[in-house]
Amino acid sequence: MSANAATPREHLAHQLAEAVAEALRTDLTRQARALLVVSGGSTPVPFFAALAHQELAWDRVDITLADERWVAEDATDSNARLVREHLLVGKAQQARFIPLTTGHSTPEEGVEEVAGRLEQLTWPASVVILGMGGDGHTASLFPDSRELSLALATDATVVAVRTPSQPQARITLSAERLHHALRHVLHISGDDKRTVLGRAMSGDDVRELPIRAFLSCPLAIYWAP
Ligand SMILES: O=C1O[C@H](COP(=O)(O)O)[C@@H](O)[C@H](O)[C@H]1O
Repeated sequence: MSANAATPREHLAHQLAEAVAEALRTDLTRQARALLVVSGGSTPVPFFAALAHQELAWDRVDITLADERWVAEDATDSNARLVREHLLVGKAQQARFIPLTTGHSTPEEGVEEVAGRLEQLTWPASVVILGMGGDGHTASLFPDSRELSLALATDATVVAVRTPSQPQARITLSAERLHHALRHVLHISGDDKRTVLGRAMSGDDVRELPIRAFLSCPLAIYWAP
């Protein structure tokens, strides 16, 4: 591989960016606005960078998150900050971003306001892009979240979650709301996550590996080593 050649993860990120951009373009031919739901964490960074430079009517695109830590928007672990720094740049800076946090001190106090914001958007979303952790969580549907059963079953748009394995309180789109999309993508990398996904595919206990709630969406899997 030459010094300038893309890594497999960068190559995958470009393929995903092209597919998502094409999906948005298609939906924008028949509707005034289109909604893109993205995940946070480290995996999406090269995808955001590639998507930000795609040619499309970004001024008619709304972008929100699958989940968020209840932290200030400028905190280093804020998913909103990640989106602002890596996706809302280049051509994509014309998109409208809808964050999942408010000025309230807890997500329980903020859920109603966030739900109100999200209800204004164009559902079904054009694309929901999920990530996955090594524990099989997706969005903030963690195996040890106290509110996991609620988040899997409720028809509410968002749920405040407290998770013993995680340092911060979080807010997550509910499983039902995450299902409300025309296309679903799982974007992951590394052998460890491939192994977790294999386990998820060979069982059915959603509480053990919450990603199982989305395996039959259908789900397009974008994986690189
Ligand atoms: O906590 C989170 O983790 C997952 C996976 O993140 P990654 O760093 O392993 O890519 C992510 O999908 C989710 O949005 C985020 O809040």
